[in-house]
Amino acid sequence: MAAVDGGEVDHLAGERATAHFDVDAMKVAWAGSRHAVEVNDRMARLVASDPVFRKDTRTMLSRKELFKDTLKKAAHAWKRIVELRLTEEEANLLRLYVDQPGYVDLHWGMFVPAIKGQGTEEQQKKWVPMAYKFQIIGCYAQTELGHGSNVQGLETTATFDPNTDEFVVHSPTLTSSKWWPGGLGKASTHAVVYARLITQGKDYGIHGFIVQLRSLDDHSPLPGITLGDIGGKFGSGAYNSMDNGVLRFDHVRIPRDQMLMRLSQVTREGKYVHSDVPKQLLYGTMVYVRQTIVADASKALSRAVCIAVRYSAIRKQFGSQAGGPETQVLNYKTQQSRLFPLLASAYAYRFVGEWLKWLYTDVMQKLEAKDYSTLPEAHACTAGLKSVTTSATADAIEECRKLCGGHGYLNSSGLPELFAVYVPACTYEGDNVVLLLQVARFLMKTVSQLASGKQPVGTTAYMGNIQYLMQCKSAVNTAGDWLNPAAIKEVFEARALRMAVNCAQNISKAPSQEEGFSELSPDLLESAVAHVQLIIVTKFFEKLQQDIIGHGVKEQLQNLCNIYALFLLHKHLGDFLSTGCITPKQGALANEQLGRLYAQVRPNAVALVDAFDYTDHYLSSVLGRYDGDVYPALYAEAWKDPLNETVIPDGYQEHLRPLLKQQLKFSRL
Ligand SMILES: CC/C=C\C/C=C\C/C=C\C/C=C\CC/C=C/C(=O)SCCNC(=O)CCNC(=O)[C@H](O)C(C)(C)COP(=O)(O)OP(=O)(O)OC[C@H]1O[C@@H](n2cnc3c(N)ncnc32)[C@H](O)[C@@H]1OP(=O)(O)O
Ligand SMILES: Cc1cc2nc3c(=O)[nH]c(=O)nc-3n(C[C@H](O)[C@H](O)[C@H](O)COP(=O)(O)OP(=O)(O)OC[C@H]3O[C@@H](n4cnc5c(N)ncnc54)[C@H](O)[C@@H]3O)c2cc1C
Repeated sequence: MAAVDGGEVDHLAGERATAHFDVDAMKVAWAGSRHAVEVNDRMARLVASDPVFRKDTRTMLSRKELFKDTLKKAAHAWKRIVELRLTEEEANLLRLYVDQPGYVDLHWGMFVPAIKGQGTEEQQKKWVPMAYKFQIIGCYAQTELGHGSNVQGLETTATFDPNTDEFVVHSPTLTSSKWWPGGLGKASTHAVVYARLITQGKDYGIHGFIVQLRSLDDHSPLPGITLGDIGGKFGSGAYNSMDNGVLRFDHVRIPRDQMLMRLSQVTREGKYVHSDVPKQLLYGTMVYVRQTIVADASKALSRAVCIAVRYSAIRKQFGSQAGGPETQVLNYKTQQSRLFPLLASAYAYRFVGEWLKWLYTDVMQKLEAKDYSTLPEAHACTAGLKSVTTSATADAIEECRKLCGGHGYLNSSGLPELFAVYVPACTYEGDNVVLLLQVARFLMKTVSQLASGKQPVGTTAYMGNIQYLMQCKSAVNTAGDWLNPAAIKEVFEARALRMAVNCAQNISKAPSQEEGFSELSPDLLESAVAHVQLIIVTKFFEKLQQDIIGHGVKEQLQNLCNIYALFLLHKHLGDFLSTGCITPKQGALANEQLGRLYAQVRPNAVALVDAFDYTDHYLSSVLGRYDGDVYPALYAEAWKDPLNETVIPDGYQEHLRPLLKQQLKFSRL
């Protein structure tokens, strides 16, 4: 059943009738299983039907009201989770559909995973049950005023005092103030704090510590701790529901056993002991969250695309001949060429997110068995995919706003808030440029190892085919040839490899590896993007090899996959041409094929966004309503604005009336 929260007439029924595929089966392909469709649907409706979770006036609330509303929603969500005895899967979905960033995201998303990943079994036994029962609320306090990207540059210290068996946590400078952690400002009672571990006079670098921040009796900050919110952020509503915070320590003492000791330990005597594991495992929580951010990208993008597609089918402009109907803006080829690649990207990110989740689980199992060989690839894949999908999604949400014309600029379209809430994903959990440079570093290492005969594996396996890929020429002759997955894969592999090899060759000409890397960094970014795009295209093709059930579903996904790949080829034509992977003629044929694919998507567009199965509550957009009844909703929404509470505005007497009644003493006329 479609996701309508109300409404009698389906203005999009005609659009829905033209679909060439089974929408319910597509919902299963999108969600991953019939069970996933059912549980998503149930949790989304539970939230949509509960008045506490209303959010239609959220952008009009003051910061204080918004924060209090967030606390209320979080507490109510928890109450429902307990009352209904929801499973962890159901609870996570319920929170997702509540759709208001808040301290709970960091509590469940980073604090608990950090303890699980970096705490000993004993520490997990002590802290995780308290966190699971919300007897404590936690956040992830890593970033400081002076350093975010450069984790090794953090300044907070945790100095071991063997006399008392404690660490003394201290903020030695203003720039060492913790700055940004979500949930820290007002809600958290505890934090996982990252600080330089100093023992026996030696600095052992960054380690994690559990620190209590606030009293569990009255919530006041504990002695030696200064806490607050860092202030308002971009946009109305949006991420302002989150209390991103500042934290300073003045020689705060914590017991030794609150150092997270799974990877390394400090003994009672103060001896530092590092287990036989890569020290990068300290960054494990970030790898975990980056992986979830890729899945979130498809969620945010599909949401924006759903709004833009539905509204484009309703909105009409021009084309009226002698009183005849005007043209739906979705019929304009320009609208299609801007919108359908975003629709295809939403599906592409959904499937690559699914794959990344699998990769992450696989790597975790290997780590448990002390096999660390796949760690570098896991880091490169999570960093690269986080970077590429979030940057493209942020741009796409803004493009969807423009695709909705003037009405897209209204808060009631849902798009400004979605953009404002989403765009920091390009920065948090690792600035996207910094992360792409990590991918580039991994690629340069892989290329340098090719010479020694080491066979690359996993997502870099294609590089092993270097002899062929460095000189192959695409055999595409007609536009239709671009529908062959092998033809697409070959040019994406050749482009990625040639760009990486070019960078490696140019770096080798520099006085040092470091200087070369720095000088070439803009090219290295593009090389990393080419590699990541190849991963996304490949994973989409692999998805198509799986058993996909339902009338017409596979055909639609094939079209979307081809659109995604050929759109990238068109957008990055310069890369493909300059590396000699294709000729200008082949580039033009790809574009010709793209146009044909858009025509095939057109009758299916509304049904393809219906398959996301979003409720009107979750979409939170008068333009994206399931029933397409846009104009009455837009009109009604305007009257909810506080400015319309009175006919004569506040300020009229002081500032408008005197102006209008002034006696002109001079005139230019
Ligand atoms: C209306 C809308 C409603 C709802 C929305 C709801 C909610 C919103 C949802 C979610 C919000 C979620 C999250 C927001 C919270 C954000 C939290 C944060 O931001 S936490 C802070 C994150 N900080 C970072 O990411 C910092 C980035 N920096 C780094 O990771 C490192 O400093 C960096 C990797 C850049 C460099 O590290 P460094 O130690 O200096 O290493 P170096 O470059 O020298 O590399 C050494 C060696 O290590 C390898 N390596 C690096 N990192 C990793 C890793 N993670 N895993 C494995 N290996 C790693 C690196 O490749 C290198 O290897 P080689 O020596 O080359 O082999
Ligand atoms: C909404 C939001 C929520 C957050 N939540 C948390 C949280 O819960 N916990 C937490 O600990 N942190 C959190 N953060 C902090 C976040 O992780 C950092 O802001 C992020 O890692 C970027 O670091 P930075 O701010 O130091 O940026 P900077 O590194 O100062 O970036 C500034 C510019 O410098 C460039 N740059 C930096 N280094 C390099 C380089 N080596 N090469 C080339 N260019 C470079 C960047 O690309 C960027 O353009 C949050 C941030 C935001 C915005």
